[in-house]
Amino acid sequence: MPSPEWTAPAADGPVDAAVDLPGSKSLTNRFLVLAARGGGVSRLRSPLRSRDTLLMAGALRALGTGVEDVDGEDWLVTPADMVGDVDIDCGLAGTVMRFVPPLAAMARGSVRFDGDPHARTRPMGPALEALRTLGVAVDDGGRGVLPFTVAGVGSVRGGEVTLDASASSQFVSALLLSGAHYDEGVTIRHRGGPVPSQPHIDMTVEALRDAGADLDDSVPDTWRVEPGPLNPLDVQVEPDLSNAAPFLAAALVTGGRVRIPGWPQHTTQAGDEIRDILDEMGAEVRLARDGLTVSAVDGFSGVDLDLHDASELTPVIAALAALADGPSRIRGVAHIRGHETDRIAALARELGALGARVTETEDGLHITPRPLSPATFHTYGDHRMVMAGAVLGLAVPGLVVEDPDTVAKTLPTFVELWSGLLGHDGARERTA
Ligand SMILES: O=C(O)C1=C[C@@H](OP(=O)(O)O)[C@@H](O)[C@H](O)C1
Ligand SMILES: C=C(OP(=O)(O)O)C(=O)O
Repeated sequence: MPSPEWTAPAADGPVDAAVDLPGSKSLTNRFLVLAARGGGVSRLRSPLRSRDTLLMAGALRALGTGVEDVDGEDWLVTPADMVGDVDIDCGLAGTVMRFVPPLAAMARGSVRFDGDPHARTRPMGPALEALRTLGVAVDDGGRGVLPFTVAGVGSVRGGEVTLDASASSQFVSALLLSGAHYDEGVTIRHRGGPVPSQPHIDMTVEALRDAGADLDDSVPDTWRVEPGPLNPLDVQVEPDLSNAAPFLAAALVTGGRVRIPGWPQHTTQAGDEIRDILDEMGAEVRLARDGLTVSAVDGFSGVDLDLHDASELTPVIAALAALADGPSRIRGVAHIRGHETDRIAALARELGALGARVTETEDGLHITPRPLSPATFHTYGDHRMVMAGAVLGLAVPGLVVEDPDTVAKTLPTFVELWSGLLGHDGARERTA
């Protein structure tokens, strides 16, 4: 059921706020998967609790892993032998539909995967074919998408596999996260167009090495994980830097200043690229011990950006581009047509409906700002479209964001945080 519409609040002056953001989806879901097969009980400190991470925790629990709330904030994860004859709901989470099958392949019995209607269109084929090559029986009815069944026999042979990961870096991350538990480990070779979202693969590699894995990524497009046990984790989850993007964008749109406490000095999160992007648009960007502060200087310019590595940022950057002082070009993100929705088409349609001049290219968007008028901003079950709509609403009074609760995929408290940023009461602005 779609949630009520939300009239996104327009800014009545420059914002000046600090926003405490919950943990990273990508880190939380990697830590959960690693902890499920670690050599003892793991503690995840301040993990993200959102639809995608609760679905991941639910998937692990279904497979027999203990995931327990402790001290109101943390998760204790207790590994156990994986059980089969279970159903896994992937929702619309790429991390669940890609990371869990290689893990579930070690269960004893069938593990059935399905998800939201749109999840059944997200690319899975190369990931399922790779599992077959590594010795796992997978029944997808020949479709290469959800729903499918993995027939676990308690262990996986592993070995060498060549796959095309140009549709999603998650195909590589998924095999790496479970590969150390396969009899022969795993060697993955990518053949095809460039793999997107390299920072997300770096995140997988770093998380695995921190857990004690012996991993070689020294040859381009090739990764090798040796078989061996992984250590239990005790990890603090960083704030989600991609979810910081709309809040930082608000500083530019309103001519104000926004600080995100806890911004890591070192991170593998792709969202860290927002610092360079906003700097290029003309913002003052300062990373210090008290966090990241972005301040508007004097308007903000359009940009020519290749977002292949940080494609999660596209919807918010496209929204900013529609409000910038000049035209922008976003390139290198053909694969986001396979994200929560076809993001290139959705952004072209919705920005165009507000009055921006937008050309959709095969791998991105050309956006020329023009005066915008309020309309309903459709969100297609995509959390980042809600965030983009909120950024636009700052400058377009009366803009209505459809189905704002879809933002719960990664940030259930978005509307409240947004209202806090503007000094408003979130509940007041909802319409039934
Ligand atoms: O591994 C991950 O946590 C992710 C990898 C990226 O996927 P793609 O490579 O499919 O873009 C990213 O866009 C997604 O939001 C999260
Ligand atoms: C592409 C995204 O998510 P997923 O992990 O479902 O691929 C995203 O969060 O922007």
